[in-house]
Amino acid sequence: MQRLLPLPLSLPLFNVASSRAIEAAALAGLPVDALMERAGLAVARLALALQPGAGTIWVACGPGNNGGDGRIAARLLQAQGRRVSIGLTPPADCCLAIDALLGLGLNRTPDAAMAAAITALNSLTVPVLAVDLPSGLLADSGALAGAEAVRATHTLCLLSLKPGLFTAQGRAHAGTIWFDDLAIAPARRGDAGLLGRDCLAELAGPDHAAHKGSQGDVLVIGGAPGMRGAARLAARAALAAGAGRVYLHLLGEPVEEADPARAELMLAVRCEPQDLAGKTVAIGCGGGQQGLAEPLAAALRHAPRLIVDADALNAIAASPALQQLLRQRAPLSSVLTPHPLEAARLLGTDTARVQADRLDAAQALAERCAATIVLKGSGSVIASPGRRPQLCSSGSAALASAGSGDVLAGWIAGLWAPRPAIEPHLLAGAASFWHGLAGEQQAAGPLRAGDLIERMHALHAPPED
Ligand SMILES: NC(=O)C1=CN([C@@H]2O[C@H](COP(=O)(O)OP(=O)(O)OC[C@H]3O[C@@H](n4cnc5c(N)ncnc54)[C@H](OP(=O)(O)O)[C@@H]3O)[C@@H](O)[C@H]2O)[C@@H](O)CC1
Ligand SMILES: [K+]
Repeated sequence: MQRLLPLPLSLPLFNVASSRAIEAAALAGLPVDALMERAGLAVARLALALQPGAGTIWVACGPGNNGGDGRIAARLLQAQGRRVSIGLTPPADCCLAIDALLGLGLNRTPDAAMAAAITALNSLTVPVLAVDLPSGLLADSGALAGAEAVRATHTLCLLSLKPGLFTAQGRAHAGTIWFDDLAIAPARRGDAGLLGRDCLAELAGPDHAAHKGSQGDVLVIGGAPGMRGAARLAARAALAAGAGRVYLHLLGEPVEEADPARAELMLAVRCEPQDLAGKTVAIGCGGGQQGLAEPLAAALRHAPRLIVDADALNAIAASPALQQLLRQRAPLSSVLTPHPLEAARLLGTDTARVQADRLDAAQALAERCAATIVLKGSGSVIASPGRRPQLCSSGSAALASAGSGDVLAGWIAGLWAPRPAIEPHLLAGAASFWHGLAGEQQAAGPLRAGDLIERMHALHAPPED
C-alpha cells in the first residue's frame, strides 16, 4: 500500500471495463474470494493506522463487492479487538467511518437509502475512509452520479487506479489517496496515464554552449486595451521558462514598451507572416474580441509551433474558416489550452457535458482540431490525436486565480521554443505538471499569477525526491 501523491513516477489508469478485466484475469489463478480478502485486509490496516484510538468504527456497507470489502475489513477489525458497527447509520460513538457503499459498480443516481447514508457520512466530524472510490463518484469520469458523493478524508483505491479519482470532482472528494494493487500486476496497457514527476525528464536543460539564439524565439499575441496584463503574464512566463527571446505583439492602440516591468521583453510592432516564421507563437491571452481574427489566421497559417488560448479559442469556436485553418496546420504543431467553457464552445456543447466526461471531451477535441489539448481544471487532461490521454496529478486550488491560465500558455511556449522537436503531447504534460507543482507550494489562499511565475522559475532545478 502506498500513499499516492505527490507522484514520483507516472502510472497507468484503468477504466471500469479494464479494471474488471484485470480482476477476472487475476481471479483465474486464485481462489474466488482471494482479491476481496486482500482488499478487506488493506482497508482494515489503513483504518487502524488512521484511527488506532477508542470508539466504534462505522462500516457503511452497500449491496455489492464494495460492501463485501467493507464486511471483511469489519471482521478483521473486530478480530483486532475494535468495536465495529455495520449498517447504514452511524453509531453514537463513531470514531472512524469506512465508506463501503458503492465502488466500481455505481451505475445510476444513488437510491434513497444510499443517498441518506452518503449524507450521514458527510455529516460526520470524524475521518472517513472510502473503499476504492468515494461512494457516488463515477470511476471513469470523476463526475457525480447524483447530487452528492462522499467527501472522504482518505480513499484507498484497490487493484487498479481509476481515472475518476484524479479529475473533475475526484480530488475534491477523495481526500488523501492511497493505493494497494493487491499484489496483482496488470497485464494490459492503461486507458489513460497519470502524470508523475518523471514527466519533467522530457525537458533537458540547455547545454553550456547555449545562447539566446539557440533557445528559440517566442511571440505572444494578445493583450487588448484593458487586458494587457494577460499577454504580459504569458510573455513573462515564456521568458522564465527559458525561451531565448520573447516578443510581445499587443493588440489595439500602439504602446511604446512591451512591458515596463520586464525590460527583457521586446515589442513586436508587426505581425506579418515573416514575423511569425521560426517562432513559437502563443496567441489569445487577453485578446479581446476585436483585432484578433487577422493575426490569428496568420498564426494558424505560418507559426511552426502555436499555443492557442482564451479569446483565440473563442474566435476559432465562432469561425468555421479558422477551424479549417487549425485542422489544416498538421504537420505544424498546435497546443490548445481551453478551460471547460472554452472546450464546450469548441465542441458545440455545454460545460456540464464537458465536465461529465473530461477525458472523452478532451480526446474528442484533440481529434476534431488535430491538436494537443490541455483541458484545464482540477485534474487537467492532456490529449492528442491517436495518443492515450494523460491526467496531471499535480495542482491545487491555489491555481484558481486570475492569470494562471495565461502563465500556463506562456510557459508552454517558453519550454517549446528551445525544444522545437519535442512531441507536443509530452511537452504539454510536462508544462502542466510543472505549473501544478508550483501551485502545490502555496500553503493557503490563491497564488497570484505573477508569484506563480516566480515559483515556476524556482523549480528549474527541481530537487530530487
Ligand atoms: N474489480 C476490481 O477491481 C475489484 C473489486 N473489488 C471491490 O469490488 C467493488 C466493485 O464491486 P461491484 O462490481 O459489486 O460493484 P459495487 O460498487 O459494490 O456496487 C454494485 C451494487 O450496487 C448497486 N448499485 C449501483 N449503483 C447504485 C445506486 N446508484 N444506488 C444504489 N445501488 C446501486 C448495484 O445494484 P444493481 O445495479 O445490480 O441493481 C449492485 O448491487 C470495487 O469497487 C472494489 O471495492 C475488490 O474487492 C477487488 C478488486
Ligand atoms: K466506496
